Amino acid sequence: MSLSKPSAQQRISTFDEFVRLADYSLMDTLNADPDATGDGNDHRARQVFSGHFVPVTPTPLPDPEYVTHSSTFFNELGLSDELVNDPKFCQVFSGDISAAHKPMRKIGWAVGYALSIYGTEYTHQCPFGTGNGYGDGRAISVFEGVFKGQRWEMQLKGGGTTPYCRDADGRAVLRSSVREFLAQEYMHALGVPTTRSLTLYVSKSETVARPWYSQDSYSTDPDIMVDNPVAISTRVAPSFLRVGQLELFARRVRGNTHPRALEELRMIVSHLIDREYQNDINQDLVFADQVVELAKLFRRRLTSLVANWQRIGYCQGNYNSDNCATGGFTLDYGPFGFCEIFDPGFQPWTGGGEHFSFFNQPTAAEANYHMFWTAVRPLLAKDAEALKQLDQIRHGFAEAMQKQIQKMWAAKLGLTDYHPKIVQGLMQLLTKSEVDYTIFFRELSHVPENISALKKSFYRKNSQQLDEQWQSWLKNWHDLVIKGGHLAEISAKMKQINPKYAWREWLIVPAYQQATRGDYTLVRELQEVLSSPYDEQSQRVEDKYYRLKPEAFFNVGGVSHYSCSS
Ligand SMILES: Nc1ncnc2c1ncn2[C@@H]1O[C@H](COP(=O)(O)OP(=O)(O)OP(=O)(O)O)[C@@H](O)[C@H]1O
Ligand SMILES: [Mg+2]
Repeated sequence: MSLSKPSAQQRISTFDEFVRLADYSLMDTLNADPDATGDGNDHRARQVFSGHFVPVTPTPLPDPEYVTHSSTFFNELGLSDELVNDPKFCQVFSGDISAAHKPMRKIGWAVGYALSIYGTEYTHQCPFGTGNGYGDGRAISVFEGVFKGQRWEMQLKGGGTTPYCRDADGRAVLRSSVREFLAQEYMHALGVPTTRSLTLYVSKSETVARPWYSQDSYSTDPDIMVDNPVAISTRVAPSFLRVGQLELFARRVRGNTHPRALEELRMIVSHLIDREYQNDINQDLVFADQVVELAKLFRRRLTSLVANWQRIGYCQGNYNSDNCATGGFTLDYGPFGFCEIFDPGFQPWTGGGEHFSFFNQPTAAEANYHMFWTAVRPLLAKDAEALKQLDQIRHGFAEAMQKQIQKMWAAKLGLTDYHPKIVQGLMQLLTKSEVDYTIFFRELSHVPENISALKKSFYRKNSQQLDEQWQSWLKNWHDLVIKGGHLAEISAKMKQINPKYAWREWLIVPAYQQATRGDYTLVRELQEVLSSPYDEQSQRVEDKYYRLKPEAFFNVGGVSHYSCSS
């Protein structure tokens, strides 16, 4: 019997059809850790000295239960929703890949990476103090394949321990998995590049304890240990290559730790170009020139990404180099949050500090870009001209970032050009008043002439003086907008840039709490609402979701801030 690949029109509805799309570029072109057991049963924390990946199998969830999948993303991949009814599909994506069959493999992989925080290299996070134990501790890729001409990697998060687990349990709890699952698809719906969500399963019998907050606690740090069911969410991306990963190989070159170090660095960078920049970089160019192109394109993607984050109120929270995807998309929804009351210093993660706060993300991104630049430099050591170009690209980061931010502000305000006075004036007023970031810009998208139209976005009544300042700013802005063309068109455009529906943590909390009790209604409702954030949606949805944060949730642990994200 010949196993032909399903045609473009056909939707894949069985696991047997699904596996036929398997195509393993990473495992087939990069180096496996020579010390790995090879059978995938390599689950204990240990040092990894060389190679690009460790073959490892996930640890299945006991008594798995289906929570949800992303219908939107299934559709993009050409998968039918029926696929989730196939027991073998459920088995694999809840962590038991023994059901895999050719051409899919019964083995997955985890990768090592290095860590830099805000441009400073760290090794002490690794239990061995060497950096050789740091990498995917609970993320295991299990599939790589080509769907409708596009290559995707599928990775289980919370799929059990790997050699990089640093003696932790390799698990993710349902709470963080629901958040990551919903956030990825919300980000995509907002038009912001991101890892995607495929499926979410929970165990009906295994729980792990994590530090968390008691009900209505105002504590900064968690004040109790809470048992939460373990879950596996599968996230999907063209690759999961991180800046920290390039750094790991570059550090090995610098330390001359083994004879293949420079070659392994070259291989991983070449693999990155292939996985993330194939359509943009001509791979017939000499390698040094490809690296220069890569630096240019990554800078463009990264600066645009961070401008988008500011546009929609997102704070990554922990923008280390190991959470910075070299494909230029959002990765690792752990300590993230979305700003409700506008605050440039917004940072929901208590461990994150000011340097990773909302408006400091351009600088944090530059620090990550700096580490990327440092990591690829050794590859150009013999090509002075290419090196010079690479250095110029690095030095142009701040200017490129600023341009993207200005472009974003102009678009957010419905203007054709950036007007520094308008934006600065607005920033001052937003900071002086207490304004809901999403509601404000959505109401502004109606292009009102009077400040009263914006009142529903204010948390407090303004003084008369402040109202007058607002009115004067609004008039100046309005005068500029009308110069730009047809108001109805400008308003429609602004509504495609300023979402109506925000991620409001106090509306997410009940969903994961309910899910913990086995009821997934709210999770699915949120999936629905957050999949069309720019649409008006029904009155019922508007009444429930287009609202200021209630007073009762201010400063509450687990809602307004959190210190544990796993
Ligand atoms: N429960 C756990 N067991 C094993 N390793 C863990 C666990 N929690 C976190 N880690 C590892 O600790 C490191 C830092 O954690 P962080 O919260 O940034 O990552 P994460 O959310 O697990 O991963 P990712 O960046 O893959 O989304 C990561 O390398 C991660 O794999
Ligand atoms: Mg991480």
